Amino acid sequence: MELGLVGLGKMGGNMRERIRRAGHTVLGYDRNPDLADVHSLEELVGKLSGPRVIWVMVPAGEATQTTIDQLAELLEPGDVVVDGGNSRWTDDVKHAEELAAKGIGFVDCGVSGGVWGLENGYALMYGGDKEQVAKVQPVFDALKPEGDSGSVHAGKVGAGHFAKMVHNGIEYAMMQAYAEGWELLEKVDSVTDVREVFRSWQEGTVIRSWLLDLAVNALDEDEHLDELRGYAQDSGEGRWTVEAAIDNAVPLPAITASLFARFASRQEDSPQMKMIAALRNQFGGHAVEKK
Ligand SMILES: NC(=O)c1ccc[n+]([C@@H]2O[C@H](COP(=O)([O-])OP(=O)(O)OC[C@H]3O[C@@H](n4cnc5c(N)ncnc54)[C@H](O)[C@@H]3O)[C@@H](O)[C@H]2O)c1
Ligand SMILES: O=C(O)[C@H](O)[C@@H](O)[C@H](O)[C@H](O)COP(=O)(O)O
Repeated sequence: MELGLVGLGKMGGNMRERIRRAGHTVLGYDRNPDLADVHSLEELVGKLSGPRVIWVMVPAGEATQTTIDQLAELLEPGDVVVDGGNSRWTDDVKHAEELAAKGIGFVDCGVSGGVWGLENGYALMYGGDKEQVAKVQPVFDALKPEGDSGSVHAGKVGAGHFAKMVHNGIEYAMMQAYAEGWELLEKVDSVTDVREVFRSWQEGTVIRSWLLDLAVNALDEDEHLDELRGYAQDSGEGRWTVEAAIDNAVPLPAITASLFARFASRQEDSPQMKMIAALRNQFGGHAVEKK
């Protein structure tokens, strides 16, 4: 089949390659002309025969919104748009309604696998009507990992990104747990080779996982992570998971703590710990450290 792919960065570029390897035709557009097969969205839409399938793989938020707005003007009834970026699931309903007003279908798809997806395949969680999903199925089949699992029609529009959001919340908490265990092992004198402890855990243990494998890769590159600053960004999924937990009154202590740990990582000094130090000093005369 033919696919139009918008956004050819770390994800879209490799996805184009994987879909082509499966024998499909992919035309890619990116605002960076060095990456693109065509020079504009208009050209992309014009070169595809209908019913068209257009996969959007650009940053969530404004870039995705602008692209969907433009596609709503360019596409025809019967075409379908897939949003494969890490969009907030609440945006999906809005995008589906905007496109449905023009007779254009919409499928939201959470994609996992990062830069390893070209070789390993991409895990896919999608939401939307069966009729729209069916139009995209050959692309899902090309992208997904080999084997029976790794892709799911999670439910109606928004369900794909909701599932991906929860996946990323779990990702935050798992990474935090490995990171805390690593710091404690590094702290004590009795453990002399932390990297080898991590490596040994890759086989036979209850906590073996791909994230653990990646931790071992990172320690092989930089045994004590001396080259890195302890600073971690977040791109939204963790926050949305915590917001959804609040909306549904579901307790998520581990995921919430792992999100807040990232916020703490961005502070040179802790304003709240200054207050705690000041209060301990006020009520108990406990010593404080001054700048
Ligand atoms: N990197 C990952 O591990 C990963 C995994 C799953 C999902 N995602 C999601 O996939 C999407 C893409 O991520 P990425 O890592 O490839 O980002 P990236 O920054 O590497 O690539 C984004 C590409 O989109 C292009 N672009 C931006 N705005 C555009 C526009 N209006 N029109 C056309 N092209 C535009 C940029 O030029 C760039 O090439 C994001 O929504 C991201 O959250 C990323
Ligand atoms: O499953 C995946 O492939 C990752 O989760 C992927 O989606 C990406 O690396 C996150 O966007 C990072 O998210 P943070 O920037 O919030 O850590």
